[in-house]
Amino acid sequence: MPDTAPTELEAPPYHLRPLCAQDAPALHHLVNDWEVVRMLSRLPFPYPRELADSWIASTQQMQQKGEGYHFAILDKDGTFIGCIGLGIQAPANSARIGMLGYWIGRPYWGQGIATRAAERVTSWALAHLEISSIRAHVAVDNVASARVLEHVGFQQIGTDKQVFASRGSEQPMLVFETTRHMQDARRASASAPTPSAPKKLVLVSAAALIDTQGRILLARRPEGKSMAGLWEFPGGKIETGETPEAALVRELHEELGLDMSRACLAPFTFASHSYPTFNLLMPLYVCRRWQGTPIPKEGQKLAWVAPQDLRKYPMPEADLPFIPLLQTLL
Ligand SMILES: Nc1nc2c([nH]c(=O)n2[C@H]2C[C@H](O)[C@@H](COP(=O)(O)OP(=O)(O)OP(=O)(O)O)O2)c(=O)[nH]1
Ligand SMILES: [Mg+2]
Repeated sequence: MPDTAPTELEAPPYHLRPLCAQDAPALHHLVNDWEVVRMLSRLPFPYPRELADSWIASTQQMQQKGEGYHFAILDKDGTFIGCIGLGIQAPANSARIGMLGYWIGRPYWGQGIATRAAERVTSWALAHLEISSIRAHVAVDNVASARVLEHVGFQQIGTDKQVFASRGSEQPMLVFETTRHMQDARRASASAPTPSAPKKLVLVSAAALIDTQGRILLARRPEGKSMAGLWEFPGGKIETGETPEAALVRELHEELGLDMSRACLAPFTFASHSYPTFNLLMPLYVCRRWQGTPIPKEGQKLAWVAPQDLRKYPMPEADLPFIPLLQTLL
């Protein structure tokens, strides 16, 4: 389900793209620097030139398998200035998480490049990789890197120890984490800094569209929206003066290009959930008849999901009680 196609990301004025074999000389030149390597747990010093080739090849394999996503950071002239990447950890019985790592060549320090790149990769990864959180381990003496993570909305959640190949000894580490809720709250406070305002009640109408095989349509919230990357029931906010049914007919047209009559919407249940920044009240309608084929009009990914597979799709917390009810219905 996660996207495995090679991705290029803009983080103006920087450009991130998958590492390629031609990056090896520039990568080696910048990383074979004690001040850089001493902060990276797995890299030896001196850093052999061949290791650059094998590392780049391994990042390409990780990407093909959906196990890791590593990018070259380039400036606006295409000059190689560092690396950033995420490895995916998928423990058997718990949620997938991304492990973030990055380094910037010493000539480019102090310009906010790591912050810009980490912000971009964090937003992209939460929206596309079906991970519940992103973590990063930072050596206790790597103050600059800890500051980058704090700027990007990470919080320290614990400590750890790791053997550093470069230093030949075990080093104390700080463990940082960010989640969708933390990123959404950070964005909300940047646009409207009123932390003590009472939570608003947000009214949303949503639909479980059911096809002839009894599968349900889910849409993955696109990057840029709150809760990006989670699978939801199509729908949206009820505007002033609208009925929930009219709002849903409008939203299903805007988001999926579908035409349907209000008469095809059967009230099924509702969600009432308190999120960190708002309270949600959301009627869920069931709908089996519409005109047209759903088209993702807002860059969202769509999936027709059998009821028994609903739990494989990470959903907003408010939606979780719907799953057993839909499984019983279908
Ligand atoms: N559509 C939908 N929204 C959900 C679900 N579960 C859930 O918590 N929500 C939350 C996410 C959002 O905070 C809110 C719906 O907002 P939305 O982003 O879909 O609203 P909208 O379509 O009107 O989009 P926008 O114009 O505000 O960007 O409800 C769900 O299953 N479907
Ligand atoms: Mg919507």
